[in-house]
Amino acid sequence: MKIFLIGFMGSGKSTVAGHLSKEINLPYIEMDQQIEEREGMKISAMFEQFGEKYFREMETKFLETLKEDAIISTGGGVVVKTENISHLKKGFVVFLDVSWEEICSRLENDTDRPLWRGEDSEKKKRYEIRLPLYKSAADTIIHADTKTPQQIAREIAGRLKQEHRGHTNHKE
Ligand SMILES: Nc1ncnc2c1ncn2[C@@H]1O[C@H](COP(=O)(O)OP(=O)(O)O)[C@@H](O)[C@H]1O
Ligand SMILES: O=C(O)C1=C[C@@H](OP(=O)(O)O)[C@@H](O)[C@H](O)C1
Ligand SMILES: [Mg+2]
Repeated sequence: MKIFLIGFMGSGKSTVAGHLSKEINLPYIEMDQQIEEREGMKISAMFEQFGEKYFREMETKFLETLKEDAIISTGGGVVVKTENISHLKKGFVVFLDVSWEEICSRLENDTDRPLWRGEDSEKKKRYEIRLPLYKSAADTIIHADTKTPQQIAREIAGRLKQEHRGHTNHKE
């Protein structure tokens, strides 16, 4: 089974993935890290040298070649390319829905993320454009503003159990 964690930068995908891995005893994969290892460079360098379009192609390549059953902590822009959605839908897609205010508070001092630079208005516009994309791709939505990573992991585990019961009941 593949479980994809989606959501905006700072929504907690990378953090929650490790907790969820322990909760349901399934390995987790950090998509950004896999791309950095395969390309032999940091994401910020990729953006600088080759631009966002190249990075988006690397995201699609990762999804196309992903074989393992795992929890996948995706990058916040994975929903930007429509063709990626069909790959996500092969798994169970969990949207970590975090408010703009909470994202800003968490990323206040962030300098790593290339797309977290520039004007606040531009960042907020990107957030607003992507919100419906996350919602339509999601099999389940976790309202994650005021919960700890552990609480979120437990909530996702509960949703997965419900989902599994649903399928099992359906077969019966
Ligand atoms: N549930 C949470 N509550 C508060 N802070 C969180 C939570 N989850 C993650 N964070 C913090 O938010 C920042 C971004 O988390 P990260 O897991 O890198 O998000 P993403 O992978 O979605 O960009 C980190 O500083 C992390 O410690
Ligand atoms: O939102 C985005 O477009 C991006 C989010 C980042 O991952 P996180 O969401 O884990 O920060 C990373 O993939 C890259 O900087 C682009
Ligand atoms: Mg991350």
